[in-house]
Amino acid sequence: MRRLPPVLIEDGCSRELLSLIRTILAACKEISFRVGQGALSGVLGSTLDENIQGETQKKLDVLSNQLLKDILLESGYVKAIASEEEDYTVAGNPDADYIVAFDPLDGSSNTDINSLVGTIFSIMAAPKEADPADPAIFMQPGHQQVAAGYVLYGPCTTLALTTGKGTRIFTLDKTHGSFLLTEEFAKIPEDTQEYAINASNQRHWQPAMQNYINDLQAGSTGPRAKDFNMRWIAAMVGDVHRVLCRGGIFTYPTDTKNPEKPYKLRLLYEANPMAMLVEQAGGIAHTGEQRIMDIAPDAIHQRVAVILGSKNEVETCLNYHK
Ligand SMILES: O=P(O)(O)OC[C@H]1O[C@](O)(COP(=O)(O)O)[C@@H](O)[C@@H]1O
Ligand SMILES: [Mg+2]
Ligand SMILES: [Mg+2]
Repeated sequence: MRRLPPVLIEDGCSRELLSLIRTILAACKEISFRVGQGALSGVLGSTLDENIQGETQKKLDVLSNQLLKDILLESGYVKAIASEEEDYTVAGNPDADYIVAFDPLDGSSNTDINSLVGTIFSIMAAPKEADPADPAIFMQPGHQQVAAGYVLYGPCTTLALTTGKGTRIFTLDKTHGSFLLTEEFAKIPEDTQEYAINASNQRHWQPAMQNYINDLQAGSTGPRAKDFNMRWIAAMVGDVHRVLCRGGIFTYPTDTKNPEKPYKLRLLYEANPMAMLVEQAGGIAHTGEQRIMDIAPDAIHQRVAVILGSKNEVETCLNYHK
């Protein structure tokens, strides 16, 4: 099985970008180990702190964030970082060519129940003369990402990664700590009979999403004339991995549950990197109004609606929104 570096070089990845990606993965290997130790490593449970988004931080959120932040800033490969667990961006090496936005631990509500969690990252070019402390350097649309990926900490540790030449899947060989290529190119089937949404929010959705989901649930007795199955892992990294592996539609739509927060998922370090991975695997990633990677960000922790997955099924869902 082929190791990550030669595969990325083959995909035209520069030595520097490869070094940056390997730096991120070094931290993810440590997170994988800590997650795997569970209660034995004292990392379960919550802290008493909240992040800027008003979410109580899990100990693993804080630990994963610290591991990634330290290794990236010490590496000298980043001009600045943005993280779900950092209220503001953090300046790095002013001469570096890249900036990284990351969700150090996705699926935090799963940490204490031994369920799927992951790390999501988005790499963009750093504007040359810009001040590393200026958060505006992160206000780039997703189609400007130079690389995106996630590491899923499950029964095995898997990496989905793209540098714009297709989406590759690697598995961590824990015997010697290397990521080995296990899926040459992920290809999302265009059609599916599997959907993922948090159905407990149904009464808060817009009518278009209500109608779309009602017709899925009506199955072969309804206008879709086929049965659909539902899955919800409550970790975007897990639900998107399933979509990359066997297709499906994953959505966290806008809702009226909390008028101040009509969206759940964050653009810079959840929606954009997942959108690049999905599009590079032949799928679609949309908000219901526009392609996710065309959005011009205006805030570090900005949230958006997400509808992504199998091309024909997402298009059908979007037709309900027209
Ligand atoms: O609690 P809900 O409504 O099921 O939301 C689950 C969603 O929230 C998230 O856990 C948010 O991400 P974080 O865990 O990184 O905050 C997503 O991974 C997941 O898709
Ligand atoms: Mg997340
Ligand atoms: Mg998180």
